Amino acid sequence: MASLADVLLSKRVQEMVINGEEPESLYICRDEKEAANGSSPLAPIPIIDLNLLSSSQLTSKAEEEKELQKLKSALCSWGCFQAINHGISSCFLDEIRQVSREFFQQPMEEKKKYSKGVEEFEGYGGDPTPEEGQFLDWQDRLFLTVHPQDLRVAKFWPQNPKSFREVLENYTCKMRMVTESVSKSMAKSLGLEENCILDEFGEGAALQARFNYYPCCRRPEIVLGLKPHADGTGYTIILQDEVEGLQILQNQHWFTVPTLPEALLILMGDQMEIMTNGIWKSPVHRVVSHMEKERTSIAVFYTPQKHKEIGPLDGLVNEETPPLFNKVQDYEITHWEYYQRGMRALHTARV
Ligand SMILES: O=C(O)CCC(=O)C(=O)O
Ligand SMILES: [Fe+2]
Repeated sequence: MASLADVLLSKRVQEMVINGEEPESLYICRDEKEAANGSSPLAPIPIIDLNLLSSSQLTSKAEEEKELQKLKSALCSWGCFQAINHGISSCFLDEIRQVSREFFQQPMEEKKKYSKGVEEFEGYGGDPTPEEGQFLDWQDRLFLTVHPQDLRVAKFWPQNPKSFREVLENYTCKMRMVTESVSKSMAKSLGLEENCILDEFGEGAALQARFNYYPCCRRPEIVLGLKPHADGTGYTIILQDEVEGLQILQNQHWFTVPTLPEALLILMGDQMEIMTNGIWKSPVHRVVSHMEKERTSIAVFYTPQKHKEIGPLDGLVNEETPPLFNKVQDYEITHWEYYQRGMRALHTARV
């Protein structure tokens, strides 16, 4: 049997679909019974109006306080929320969705100009090879570091579609604004000084964009677009298209995340669970495939500055609530080592 790396190198999932192939065994990760085991109801994930939380707006204190409470409780129960009025126009969200879709619609030889090595993150392809015994995801993706600028690898930034680079550059600026306002609001909702989360991430906090393309699949019930995982980030900002597929695990049940065209889903990663001393959980999520519908999403990973030590925030630990986590550094590396074995890494940070 071919190795995982050989399969990843030989062709993209999109090519298998174009060739009308059935998923090969290394992609088969569940049996039909699991898929048939009831539908996944829509998750009632709270919608937070960031406009009500922005200091430049003439919102009454009472209104702001109410929205902050809603934000806090969304993160306590779901580990994520849908952000609206985030300052990015619907028209621009459609534009980045469109260039992303156009990138994947191009002929394979065009996309392969940006191919990554099997063990690398950056570039076009599948995830780096997992350990033997793990399964492959029914998806192709393009992964690019977008901030800080000196960490960008220009050769992986597509030249086609023509507007791709400019749109991504613009989206990066918007993501920096969103992380600033969301981090401040999250701190305030916990009764902390508004800059404390931003300071914990550090001036050189990184943003990485992952353009996910989930082709349709003849046998959607036996594959997954993305296997169950929690993110190793601080937090992740997800832009979905109109096709459902992302699911969140709660009380051992999968719930489907609704698609809202104007919203950004802000989802906690393990490092926010550490910073909040476990008050907010980093939710386990996965993506299912469809027989006839393809799906795209853009996930932007927001991660503390390289080599910066992070840990439970000062304002959240005291004698009554002692730290549950140790300080960690470059946690995403440990997270990745476990991810490749199909495991979570959070326990490695526990006291
Ligand atoms: O496609 C999605 O909606 C989620 C993607 C995701 O979870 C990830 O890229 O880590
Ligand atoms: Fe994720």
